[in-house]
Formats: sequence, structure tokens, C-alpha cells
Amino acid sequence: MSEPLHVEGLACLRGDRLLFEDVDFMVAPGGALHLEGPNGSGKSSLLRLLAGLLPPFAGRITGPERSFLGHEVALKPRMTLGAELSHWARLDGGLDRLPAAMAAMNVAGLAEVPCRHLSSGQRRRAGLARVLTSGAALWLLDEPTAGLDTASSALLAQAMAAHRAGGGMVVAAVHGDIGLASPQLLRLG
Ligand SMILES: Nc1ncnc2c1ncn2[C@@H]1O[C@H](COP(=O)(O)OP(=O)(O)OP(=O)(O)O)[C@@H](O)[C@H]1O
Repeated sequence: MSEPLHVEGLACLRGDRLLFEDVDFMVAPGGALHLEGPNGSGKSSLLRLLAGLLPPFAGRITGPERSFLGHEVALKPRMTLGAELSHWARLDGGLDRLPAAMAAMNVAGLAEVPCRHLSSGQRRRAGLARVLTSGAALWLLDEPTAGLDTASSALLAQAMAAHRAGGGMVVAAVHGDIGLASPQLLRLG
């Protein structure tokens, strides 16, 4: 069982603007948190703090290994999707998890396609496959259903449920329902 995510007294400064302060929450193994709030309220910034991509202005974050999927999915344009995902899986020590992750996000049939030819929804599914492959207990997802069709959103919902059933956690910035059962809510702004 992984350790919980603990956030205490978190504050975020971007430019000269204090986006939020005194943010406290805990997500237990198997739990999920919806980050809600209007555009510009700091949801993406909070995810980036949790991912260690931005330093906190104040506060403390402790928790397990994390895997972050932002708005943009970075894929090398000339590489095939299979080669690209294998590269990341090797770095994450998750090559054995890759086939199941590609099947779960329905990208196995795209393995030979150069990444520059992927549609935006296919790119997002590829990014989610990378998160599944990582083996990280905590998934940090920024509007993960943006650009996904109904069937793909359902696959993501299944993947998140399976992850949580195994003691994993999900923190997601959302503008609506993404199929997470009984999430905690944190509203910014
Ligand atoms: N590098 C930066 N320097 C200064 N300000 C920034 C920087 N990046 C983002 N901001 C500002 O921080 C604020 C919060 O942005 P953020 O992307 O975290 O919001 P959000 O809640 O995720 O918005 P959205 O719902 O539109 O995705 C915005 O006002 C944005 O302009």
C-alpha cells in the first residue's frame, strides 16, 4: 500500500500574483481529488507544484511517486508511438506494463504510426498510456478528458477505477465529470 498524499499550508506565486495560499488536503490510498475552479484560478499550477515542476511559495507536500499529464502531450514527431512509449517505459522501469497500458487506452493499434500523424485525442490517449505505464501511485491529470470521445473517456474512467482499487490515487483538474467515483472536491478561486 502506498503512502498518502499530504499537502499543508501550500501557497503558489506566479509572476507577482499569489494564486492561492493556505491550501491543505490529504488523499489516502485509493482516493481521488477533483480540483475545480474558474479559468486562471490555479488548478494547473497546483498540479505542477504536486508534480515538482514548480517550487511552492510556502507549504509542504509529501507523498508517493507521481506521474503528471499536462495539457500538452510531449511526443517526438518523427518517432512511432510504439518507439516513443517504449522509450519512456524503459526510463520509468515499466516496459512490462506497457502492453497492458497501451491496450487499456486503446493505442496498441497505433504503435507503428509516427507521432506527428496522431490526432489530439490519440495524443491524449498516448499520454494517459504513459501515466499507466509509469507505475506511479499518484496520477496528476490536467483535464484528462479534454478532446477524448465518449468511448475513450470510458476507458480512462475504467483505468482510474482499477488504479484506485489497487491503492493508487488520482488528483485531477476538471471542468466537469471525468468518471471518478466519489472524489473529494477542492475549489480554487
Ligand atoms: N509562467 C507564468 N508566469 C506568470 N503567471 C503565470 C504563469 N503561468 C500561468 N500564470 C498565471 O497563473 C494563473 C493560473 O493559471 P493556471 O493555468 O494554473 O490556471 P487554471 O485554473 O489551470 O486555468 P484553466 O482552467 O484555464 O486551465 C493565470 O492567471 C495565469 O496567467
